[in-house]
Amino acid sequence: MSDQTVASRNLADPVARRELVSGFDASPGGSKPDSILLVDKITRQFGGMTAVDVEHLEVQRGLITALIGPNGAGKTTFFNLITGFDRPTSAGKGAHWAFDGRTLDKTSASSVAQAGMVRTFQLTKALSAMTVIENMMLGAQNQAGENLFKSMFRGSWRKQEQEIEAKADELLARFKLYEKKDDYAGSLSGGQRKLLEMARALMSDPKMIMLDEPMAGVNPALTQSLLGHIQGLRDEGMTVLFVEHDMHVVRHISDWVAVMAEGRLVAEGPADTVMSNPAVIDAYLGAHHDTDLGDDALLSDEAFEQIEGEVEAEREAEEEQQ
Ligand SMILES: Nc1ncnc2c1ncn2[C@@H]1O[C@H](COP(=O)(O)OP(=O)(O)OP(=O)(O)O)[C@@H](O)[C@H]1O
Repeated sequence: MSDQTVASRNLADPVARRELVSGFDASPGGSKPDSILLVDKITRQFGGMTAVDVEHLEVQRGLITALIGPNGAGKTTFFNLITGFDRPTSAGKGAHWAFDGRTLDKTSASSVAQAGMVRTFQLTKALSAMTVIENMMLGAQNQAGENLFKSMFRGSWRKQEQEIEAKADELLARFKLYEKKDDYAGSLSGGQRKLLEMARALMSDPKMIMLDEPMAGVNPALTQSLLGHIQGLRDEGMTVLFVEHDMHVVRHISDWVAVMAEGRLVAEGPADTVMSNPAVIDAYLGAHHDTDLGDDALLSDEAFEQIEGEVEAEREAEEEQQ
């Protein structure tokens, strides 16, 4: 499949997306027809412990890719490494990664953002003490960068600030936060915070948005709206890479899923295929037994029989006591 063919597909169409991913190489680290992110040989050790050891990973442009894995698998560390917030132990020893054709090996976090790869951040104490609009204006810093500095000298600072604020207003309206513009970010609900984190990241016009647990702490009423926003970004042509623990969410919105366990990439594929992959089930069950992989079909007949047996035994024990 040529890049041209990939580029001409309308990825807002689910049928076109399914057709596209059906042609992907589903082995861990498999190549993609139009990779926006390419990662090679990234390792990160903390003391003697290897937190990340990713040999190769490609992320397809224009799709929603989920990065999943049990607790401690290295997902957040991996996000930190590729966005320049941490440095690989393998830096200078084979580590290489590139975004949209631009090598990022020695790039600072702000340059990574300027290249178009932007991650969301949870609201820190300091950001919570700022208003919603102030948070948005901060999000624009990456975009303006040097230009903002230059414009201050050219005297066009005020005009640029007005443009940025107009953009912030537009995004706040889109995310239904406009009424909250002058409220402290700390006063927002869990779901509204997630919306603000996303809106702030969009201030810098990213090509790829990276979301770390976008659904954590979101009440059911806002879940649907958040999912809709994430899908909407993809439908407009943005690439989305997200880390999420809720497997129902992963199944619902991901076009492609990459799985990490013990620092390594262990599986890739469409959600349904990946979550029935024995290596993935083993990785989760090995880490914690109570994980809901989002599919009741994974419960085997034996498992059902065992549960039924336990319930029956409990009932009998209760009856005996009476
Ligand atoms: N700064 C650090 N110092 C020492 N060890 C660390 C540090 N950061 C992460 N680790 C360790 O690296 C491993 C990977 O952690 P990481 O947070 O990346 O995993 P994760 O997949 O994001 O987990 P979770 O899903 O629980 O957030 C863990 O064993 C963690 O304890």
